[in-house]
Amino acid sequence: MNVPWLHPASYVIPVDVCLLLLSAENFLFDRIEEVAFSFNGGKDSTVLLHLLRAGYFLHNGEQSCPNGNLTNFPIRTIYFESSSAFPEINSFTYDTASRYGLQLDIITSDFKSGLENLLKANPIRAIFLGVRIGDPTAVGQEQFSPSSPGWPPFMRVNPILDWSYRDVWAFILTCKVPYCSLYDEGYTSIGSIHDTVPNALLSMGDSSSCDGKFKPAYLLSDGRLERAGRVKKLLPTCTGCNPAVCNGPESVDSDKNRMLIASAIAVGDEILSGTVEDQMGPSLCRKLHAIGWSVSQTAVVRNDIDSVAEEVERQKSTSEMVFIYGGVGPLHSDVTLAGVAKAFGVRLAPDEEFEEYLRHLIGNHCTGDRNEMALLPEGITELLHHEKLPVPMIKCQNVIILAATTVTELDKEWECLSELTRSCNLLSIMKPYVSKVLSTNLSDVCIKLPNLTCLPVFLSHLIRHTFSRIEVILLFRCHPSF
Ligand SMILES: Cc1cc2nc3c(=O)[nH]c(=O)nc-3n(C[C@H](O)[C@H](O)[C@H](O)COP(=O)(O)O)c2cc1C
Ligand SMILES: Nc1ncnc2c1ncn2[C@@H]1O[C@H](COP(=O)(O)OP(=O)(O)OP(=O)(O)O)[C@@H](O)[C@H]1O
Ligand SMILES: [Mg+2]
Repeated sequence: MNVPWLHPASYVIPVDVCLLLLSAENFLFDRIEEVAFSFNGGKDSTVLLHLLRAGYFLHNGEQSCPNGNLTNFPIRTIYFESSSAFPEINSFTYDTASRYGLQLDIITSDFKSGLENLLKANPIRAIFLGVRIGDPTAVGQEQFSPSSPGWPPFMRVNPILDWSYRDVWAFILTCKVPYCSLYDEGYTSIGSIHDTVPNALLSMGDSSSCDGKFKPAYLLSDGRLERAGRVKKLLPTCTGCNPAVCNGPESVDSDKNRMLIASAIAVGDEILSGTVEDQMGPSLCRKLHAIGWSVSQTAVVRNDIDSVAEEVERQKSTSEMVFIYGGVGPLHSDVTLAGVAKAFGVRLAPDEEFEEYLRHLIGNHCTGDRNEMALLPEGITELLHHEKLPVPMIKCQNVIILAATTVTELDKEWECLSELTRSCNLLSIMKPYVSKVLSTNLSDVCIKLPNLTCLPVFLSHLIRHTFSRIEVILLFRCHPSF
């Protein structure tokens, strides 16, 4: 199947990519030092390599490629090489570089600092990537997307963003271009050796087993399952973070007297500009406090996918439960769900059940084939139904997305959530607490620590000083012995 060399004029270039290449042609090939191509030996970047070769050939015609033999590729090509890459990917990348005359820049640092150094040393303004719409990293991207805030400034160019899995394989097979051998062994999307196995859907034996023989990647019939061979990354031995979060809800039970930690994220440029005051945050904190949770942090972030994703990523690993509100709705600026998806490294995908609820609510008034509000983070979403709510609440692992925009709506959602916690096992970590508040008018000095030393040490952490009065707040699990 693999041929060592192929004339670039014989590639079949889809019309949309032709248009994109032509619109970028002057910039692309006349100011070529300002452009780079990010190549990692994967199938998507392999497709892009051949599209760029073909574009260069079309631009230059036969003159610069005697006999149609294009042996040097003029675009700086960057490869982030990592010790956890598959050896087959590494050797394919190197072989491809020598076969097509790529000027390969090998970067061994992480993506961000590698790109910072690259951009300091070179006048690069645009980087071509083989990102496609189903990739988790594609969330929020378009064909031309500036790099994210906090990243060095460059334009990400994604010519095959709209290609399907099937399109990719149709191109590779029709044009007979060489591809990495792992795809013939059942790998359908390739990450690192730690997080990628052959796709079980291509197994020729027992489908639950990863041993044995697999069919080639191009035989996967449902491209949506392209990433089924991407297994969860194993968590490194965790020292700094919350053990309850690392070990799952069971460990909460083994630590009954520990306060559970929640955090809240408000999404909204209008809060940050001071036009609107966030009243939901304080109300949510009071509600959590009343059921015995400790709120470790509240944050307000911009309506921007990366800002939401960064905050969710941070808080989901340090809190048992994260509540996020704002930025949920039909507007272009409503990006909370996309941010949550990005934080979990999954894509947004249509959720038929949720779509059905929305259809009941708004009828068929949405434009386009699908209701975009029914796109939810794939594989991690649970819908929390309650008869008093017109649409279910959305829970993505330990992140609850609240649709409320006012305190009254929040009260209602909270009431439903509390009722659900009683009946629904999934929310068992939100078990109710009994909260007892003892007040005294004694001064600070009278009540000082000697009187309290008989109480368990943890109680002393819960003493709240308020002016001349001390409130001792005792928090117990459901069956306190008091
Ligand atoms: C050339 C290049 C540019 C990137 N630019 C961004 C960026 O602007 N923002 C961002 O969040 N990640 C950026 N990334 C990181 C990717 O989104 C993603 O984390 C990386 O490709 C690993 O994907 P994987 O985990 O699916 O293998 C960039 C990566 C590369 C190679
Ligand atoms: N280590 C890397 N070095 C250079 N570019 C990279 C690297 N990892 C990812 N990229 C860029 O990001 C794009 C998307 O990566 P992704 O893993 O989704 O696609 P792929 O590797 O080309 O194909 P596959 O989905 O089969 O793994 C790549 O096409 C490439 O442009
Ligand atoms: Mg890959």
